[in-house]
Amino acid sequence: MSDPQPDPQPDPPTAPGRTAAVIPAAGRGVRLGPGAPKALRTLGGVPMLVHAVRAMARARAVSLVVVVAPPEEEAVAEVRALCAQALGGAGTAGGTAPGAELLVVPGGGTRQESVARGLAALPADVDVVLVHDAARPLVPVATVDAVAAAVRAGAPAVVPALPLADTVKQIAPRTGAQEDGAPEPVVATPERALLRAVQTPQGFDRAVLAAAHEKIALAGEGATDDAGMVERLGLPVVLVPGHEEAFKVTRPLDLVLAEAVLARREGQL
Ligand SMILES: Nc1ccn([C@@H]2O[C@H](COP(=O)(O)OP(=O)(O)OP(=O)(O)O)[C@@H](O)[C@H]2O)c(=O)n1
Ligand SMILES: C[C@](O)(CO)[C@H](O)COP(=O)(O)O
Repeated sequence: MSDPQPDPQPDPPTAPGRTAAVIPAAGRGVRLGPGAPKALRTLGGVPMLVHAVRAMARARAVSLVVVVAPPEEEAVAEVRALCAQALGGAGTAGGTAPGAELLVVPGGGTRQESVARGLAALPADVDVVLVHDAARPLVPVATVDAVAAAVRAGAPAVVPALPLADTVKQIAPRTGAQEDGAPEPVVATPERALLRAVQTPQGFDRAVLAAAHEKIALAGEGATDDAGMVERLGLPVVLVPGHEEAFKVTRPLDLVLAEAVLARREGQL
């Protein structure tokens, strides 16, 4: 009689991959007014991008930061030097950041293209991706960790979000004849309690985000956020609580607020 065959062994558990943060930082900052590319403008004497890189690198989960720089050769070199110094913790305001690996790649003409270039640079062992605007320099580390943890817990796409302070009106699409500043007809008032304002970092299972960027063609100025692209594939997106300090620096008044938040953090207010 032959020996009984041993039960087939289950596959050994595969080690989880790494979490990377992709930081699109190639925007011009037109709404902020004339000056350097927005990511290189300073807050508390430190470029906005450096604050954003540190916030990502301080998160427990993040071991790789991919910065998508303004595409000009000099800008890529400047961004690489600034970020390398920030990750080495070289004594600039805001303290040191733990070492995370750094990659810097040139960006594209829209946010969608810039994020796609960041994704294309990711090494094979990354399985969770956080996409974070350089223009949200003051995001608390706890928000970054919460987003990463929700993806690790199984959600394919996770977005930090806050309820709205203002009521929102929907207007009719603009006609060519409409002049700037002319009264705009209102067509609806969506129920505010059912609306959320979304922030970054948005967290994704890498394969899901890659599929969204492969399948959603660039149209016009491109998608305004990555989670919206995932929704268009019919895949689930969930929200977790965002944070007031994760606001986007878009207009000049946002810079005033950001300086005040930073000063309060540093005990000056
Ligand atoms: N071609 C682009 C456009 C935007 N972004 C990045 O996407 C984030 C969100 O964009 P936004 O705040 O709108 O920045 P800008 O495009 O720079 O702003 P504006 O529209 O006022 O020019 C920013 O970190 C910005 O650097 C990017 O990487 N590449
Ligand atoms: C991704 C984003 O920050 C979520 O609020 C936002 O959509 C970026 O949009 P922008 O047009 O680049 O400001």
